[in-house]
Amino acid sequence: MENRRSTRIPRPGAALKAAPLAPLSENQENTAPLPSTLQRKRKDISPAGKSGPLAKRATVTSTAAAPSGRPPAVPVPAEDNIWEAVAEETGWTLTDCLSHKVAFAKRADAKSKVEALAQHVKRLRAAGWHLYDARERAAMDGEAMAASLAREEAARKEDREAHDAALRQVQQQLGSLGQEVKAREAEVGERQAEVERLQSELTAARDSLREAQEAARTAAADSQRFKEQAEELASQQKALSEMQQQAQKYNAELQQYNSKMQGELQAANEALAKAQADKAALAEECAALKGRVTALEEQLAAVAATSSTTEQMRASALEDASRLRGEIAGVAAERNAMQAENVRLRGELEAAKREVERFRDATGKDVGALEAENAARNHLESRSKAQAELNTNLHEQVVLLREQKELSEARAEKSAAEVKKLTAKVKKLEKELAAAERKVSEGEAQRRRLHNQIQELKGNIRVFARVRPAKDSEAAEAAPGKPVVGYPSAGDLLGRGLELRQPAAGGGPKGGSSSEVQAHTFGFDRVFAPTAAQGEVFEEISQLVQSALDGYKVCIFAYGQTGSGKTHTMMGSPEDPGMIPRAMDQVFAHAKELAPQGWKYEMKAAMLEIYNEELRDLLGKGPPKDKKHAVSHDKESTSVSYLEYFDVSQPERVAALLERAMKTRSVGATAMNEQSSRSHMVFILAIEGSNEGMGQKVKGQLNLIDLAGSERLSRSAVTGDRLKETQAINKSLSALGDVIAALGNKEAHVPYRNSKLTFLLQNSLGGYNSKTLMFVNIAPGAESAQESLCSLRFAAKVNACEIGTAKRSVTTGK
Ligand SMILES: Nc1ncnc2c1ncn2[C@@H]1O[C@H](COP(=O)(O)OP(=O)(O)OP(=O)(O)O)[C@@H](O)[C@H]1O
Repeated sequence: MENRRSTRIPRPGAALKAAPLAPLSENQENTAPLPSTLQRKRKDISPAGKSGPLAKRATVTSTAAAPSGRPPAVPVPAEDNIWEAVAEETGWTLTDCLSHKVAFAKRADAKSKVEALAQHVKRLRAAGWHLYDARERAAMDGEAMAASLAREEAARKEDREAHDAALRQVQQQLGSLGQEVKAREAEVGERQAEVERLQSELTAARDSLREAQEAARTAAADSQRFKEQAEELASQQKALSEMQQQAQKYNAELQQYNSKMQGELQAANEALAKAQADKAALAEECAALKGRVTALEEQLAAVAATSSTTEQMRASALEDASRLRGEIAGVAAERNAMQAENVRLRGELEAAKREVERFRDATGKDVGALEAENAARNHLESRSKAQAELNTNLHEQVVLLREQKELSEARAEKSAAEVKKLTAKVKKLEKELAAAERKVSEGEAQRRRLHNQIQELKGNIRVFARVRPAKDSEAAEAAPGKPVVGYPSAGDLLGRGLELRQPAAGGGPKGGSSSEVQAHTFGFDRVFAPTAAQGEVFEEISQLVQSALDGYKVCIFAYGQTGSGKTHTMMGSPEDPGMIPRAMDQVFAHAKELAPQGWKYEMKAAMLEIYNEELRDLLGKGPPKDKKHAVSHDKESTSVSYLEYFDVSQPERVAALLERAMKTRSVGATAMNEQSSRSHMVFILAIEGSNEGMGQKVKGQLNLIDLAGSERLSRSAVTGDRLKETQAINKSLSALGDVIAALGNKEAHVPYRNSKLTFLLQNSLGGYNSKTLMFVNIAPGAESAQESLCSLRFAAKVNACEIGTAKRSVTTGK
């Protein structure tokens, strides 16, 4: 029977429809109702049933023949032999009657003794008849029951055959679905490899784009710097050119003035030289004439001194004298002429001097001034020379600057060409980047589609089993050499199968030496042995976690008896974090990966616990006095009044929040666990993503739940408040089972309101965009085998449920 139910029950879930989920408390397990038909039968054959058909028949038909094979007919008792009358009269039970000893009074006479004895004999006969009648009824009922059981067995056989046929068909379907899933997974793998390749290409392209942009930026900065230098040089050059022009103009003016002055000076010098030469010639002539006059006067004096000596000589001297006089007159005339000439020359000299004076007046300068002019001219010339030198220097500088400018322009041109080239390269890379990003987006969209197809094929509710390592105090063997938990590897149970071995009644390691065990095999979506690390477990749920970013409501909860490892699985420890911290890390990492594609995410987290059917905020202040948290739903979302949400856009905040929540959560010690969680803890991460480029908005939610441990009241032996606590836990877990069963059976009414837990998770469990995963945690000890069996049966039923096809919550358009 277990073997048949344990293999994965087909999605159409015919079996499930027939049987609502069994509640998990021992009470319910121990008081399993009989089939209604049997209950009815039991009522009919009640020995005390006064109105039973046989009783009636017995009073009416006094001589009914016994059916063949029965004891011979017995006389029908008289009316007063009827036991009911006796019982009514005496108030005795049959045993009272049979064990009654007749006692007589000391002085009783024989008659009264006989009457008393007769009375008792009558009562004994009535009892005898009653017993006979009961035996008859029991025989008939036994036959009827046997026939009914045979009918039921036949019907059950038919059911079983039909079910086996359906199972075979479903197994075939499962086989082909499995292949399809494998093919899809392979396709997803390829796509992911493609996406990874594209992403690495994208990264490389981005790197080279960054480098190119860096180079372009440097080149542009250089170019800008050169341009600025060139502009500065150009303005310097312009100023210098202007200065040079002014200097040249001034120089030309000076040169003009200089040459004019030189011309005038030369003319004056020439006139002066001529006048001085004339003056010198006149002075020489004058001196020569004076010498001749002196020589003649000396000759005259010599002649006059010698008069006595010869008249002839005197005559001749007179003749000579007259001739000399003539000559002197001639010389005097000549001298006069020369004097006149001299006067004239003097006049001319005076005129020349006057001319010079006039010239001086005209020029306003005398010779000294001319010399000063000359000196000034020389100074000007030297300045002009210096200016010319400066000009030359400036010219050289200008040439240098021109060269520099040309160099800068050439470099700027080169840089501009490089910038142009780089811009073209950047544009090309941007195009490639855009194409790569488009491809990545397409790849991402396809990944989402395929991922969700796979999820749909796998069903929106999935079950993973996880067995924790055995503790020293636990007996991990059901019988010598037979561990309590085994992992079948045959067929498709590899990695998915779990066999629970229970010691047979009276046997087992603590119950005696028997090696008899009872084995129950189950199949789930995945089974994790004690050696499985947290990371390995998370890998299996990571895709589901990712769905929350794609706009789904994802609900992951851990179910199992107290101490089976739920908190370890969901929360873990700082050294070995569980699913909640890992899910947060993945959500943040994936949000970061999607950022280059234009996705922006806002994330808010809240944590609450449900303790004794009351909600409590584990992070916030809680409601004001006299108020309580209340859960309400609209079409898509659930809200809890007074529940505080915290912004967790910074991943570092999450660890602190989780730590705070764990400190606030209600815990206590149970017989099975020192630190037992006495409440259901719900971690809610609300995610809102938007992509302006694509005009899309998504709204997802991640609910991660560490349920309180189920526990058998008899085993935990609790009383008082702890009993109330345990009853509340069991009641809400049972309500969770009912909700999942109703969803699986597609019932019109789903009893969400039966517990706070199911009411809170209404949208996440049965919403149109929800995906659910359940961990069933198992303790491997032989002492826990019975609870483990209950948990596994519950999980197998959950696994058989099919809850719609989830749709993600996306809005498009701006
Ligand atoms: N996979 C595992 N590897 C190592 N230790 C584990 C594992 N699972 C559980 N444990 C240890 O077992 C003990 C009980 O586990 P845990 O508290 O998680 O159980 P629980 O199901 O949450 O119990 P409760 O319902 O009472 O809160 C803890 O000490 C935990 O560290």
